[in-house]
Amino acid sequence: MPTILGQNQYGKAENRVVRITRDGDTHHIKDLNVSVALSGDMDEVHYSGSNANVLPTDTTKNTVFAFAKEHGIESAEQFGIHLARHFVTSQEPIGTARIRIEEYAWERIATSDANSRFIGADDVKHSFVRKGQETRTTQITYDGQKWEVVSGLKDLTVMNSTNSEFWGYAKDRYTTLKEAYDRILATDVSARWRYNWTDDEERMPNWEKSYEQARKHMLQAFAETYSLSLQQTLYQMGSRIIESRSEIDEIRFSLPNNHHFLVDLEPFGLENDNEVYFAADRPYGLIEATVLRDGAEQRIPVDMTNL
Ligand SMILES: O=c1[nH]c(=O)c2[nH]c(=O)[nH]c2[nH]1
Repeated sequence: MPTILGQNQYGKAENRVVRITRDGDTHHIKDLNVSVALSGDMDEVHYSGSNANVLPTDTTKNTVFAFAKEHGIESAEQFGIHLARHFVTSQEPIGTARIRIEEYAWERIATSDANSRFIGADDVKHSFVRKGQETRTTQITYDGQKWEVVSGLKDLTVMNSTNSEFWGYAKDRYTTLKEAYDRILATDVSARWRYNWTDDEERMPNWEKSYEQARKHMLQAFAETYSLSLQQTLYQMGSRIIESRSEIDEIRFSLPNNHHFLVDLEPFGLENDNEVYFAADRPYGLIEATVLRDGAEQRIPVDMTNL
């Protein structure tokens, strides 16, 4: 034979596992991207197509999700060690397992004092914002007389691990979605808001403060809304900004619904009590709308939020 097989490995890459641990009302998130690569006595599958030594990549994926349930995720290292040991010790032909893990960090959203008096401080315990800075944006237009300032942000990733439902929707012969009474609600916020300041240079808004406050109100509304749909949450986020910031008259959102599907662990004899999720990246629902101060004109273009 003029050719021989060199180094080879196989496995399932980028298993997006989200593990929620409930400590009473306080939820903890572990959000990982786990890639499995196995190698060993795999000559035959390459040379002849015999799969006798091949543990399916599908099984390696299932193992990641099942281990998240059975053993929890204390740390990425502990989780990776556990997986690697499992593959090498349980499958004779597998000599080496390489587990790569990316971990995405989340911080808790602090809710507003005013609201936590009504709903109780407990409600802050399941709302998170992804660590790392969002991108702040602005667009200034000046025609020699009037100014138009539209500012905003993109890639502000947030998650509620409970207090989200979706049911009672229209159904047709293609509808298979199951009604959800306790789901994860997660999105990457893109928002643009228009300032009502047009000309008086003496009474210019404090742009830095306005940004900080708009961001804060948006996050708090996300955390404090008991959501029946992402559309409803969007409207609450927008109206909270309009109500608390007199310098802003219009805000437009583009919110992907970052779906988290409950993993079926029943084939492995495991119950999944809203603990282990598969974080899908596409396709995603895309919910977009403008929220206006009553009487204000709608001027932010429909597709501006994606720029
Ligand atoms: O909040 C939601 N809004 C929808 O319009 C929708 N559609 C869907 O399939 N899931 C969801 N979730």
